[in-house]
Parts: sequence; C-alpha cells; structure tokens
Amino acid sequence: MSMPRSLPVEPLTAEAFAPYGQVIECAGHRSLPINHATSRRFSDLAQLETDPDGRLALSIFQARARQRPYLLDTLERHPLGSQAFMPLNGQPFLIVVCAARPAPEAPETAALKAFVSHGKQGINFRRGTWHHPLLALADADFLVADRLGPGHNCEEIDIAHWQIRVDY
Ligand SMILES: NC(=O)N[C@@H](O)C(=O)O
Ligand code: NI
Repeated sequence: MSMPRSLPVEPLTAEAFAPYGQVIECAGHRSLPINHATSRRFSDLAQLETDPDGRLALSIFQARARQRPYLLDTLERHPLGSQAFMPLNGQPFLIVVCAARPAPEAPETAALKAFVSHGKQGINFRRGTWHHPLLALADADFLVADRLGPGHNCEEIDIAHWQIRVDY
C-alpha cells in the first residue's frame, strides 16, 4: 500500500488565492463608519456569481472537525455559481483547490494547493473552481452563500485513491 503523499499548507492571502476566488476578510480593505459610527462597513468583499436560472442563497453548515490525517477524498466544482464560506465562530479551516480538472488516474499532475484560514477569514470559490468539500479543523458553523436552482451544479471526482494528506 503506497504511503500518502503530503500536501503542504500555505497561509491564506488574497494574492495567493486570487486564481481561485476571493478571501473574505476585513484586513487590507477600506471601511466606512455607519450607524452613527457604531459599526464599520467593509463592502463588496467577494464576487458572488450565479447563472440566470439560479438564485443566490444563504445557508449555514454545521461542520464537524475533520480528524488527522487530513486525507483528501473528493474534488468538486460548481459550474453554475460561486460558493462562499465564512466561519461564524472564528475557527480555522483548511481550503484545498485544484487549478484544473484533475485526471483521476494521475494525481502527480493535479495542480493542488492547500491553504489554512486563521478563522477570521472566509473564502469565495469562483464559479467552476475545483475544490475539496469543506475541511473544518474544529466543530464550527459556517455561513455559506452559493447558487440554488435548476440544473446540475455539483460535479465530483473521487480522489480517495490518490492517498493525499494535507500536512497540518
Ligand atoms: N455539498 C455542499 O453543499 N458543499 C460542498 O459544495 C462544499 O464545498 O463543501
Ligand atoms: Ni463546494
């Protein structure tokens, strides 16, 4: 049985994540005082996308912590809309993306990248971005904004046989 390959984790930054979508965070963004300066508004932090037949919806995922070793099992994409995750409890989570459709039998060719959010950062996957389903590092709730509507909006590839572990 082959040993799992390990995928290094890099810190989540807007620049590094730009090919895959946006990082949702206050740091580095301008804000405006609102409500008699009792709040500050950080506007337009992610580009939410849907096809004309769909609609954008807000949901909550109650995620259970993944257990080590963090073995990857699936890559998926949503061709009809974007998908955003924002931790509601400030809990860190892992984000795994792939630059293009992977060849199921050739893991070494997959352009995989792993990031870690320190918990005050969310992400928005651009429409059609290949990614691993949510990888929570602690039991946590996530606010999710994605596309609901007719049609098939989740294409999945089983990659468990790749035996790839995220090193975190
Ligand atoms: N299945 C589902 O709604 N969530 C996945 O798309 C995910 O990226 O976690
Ligand atoms: Ni998804």
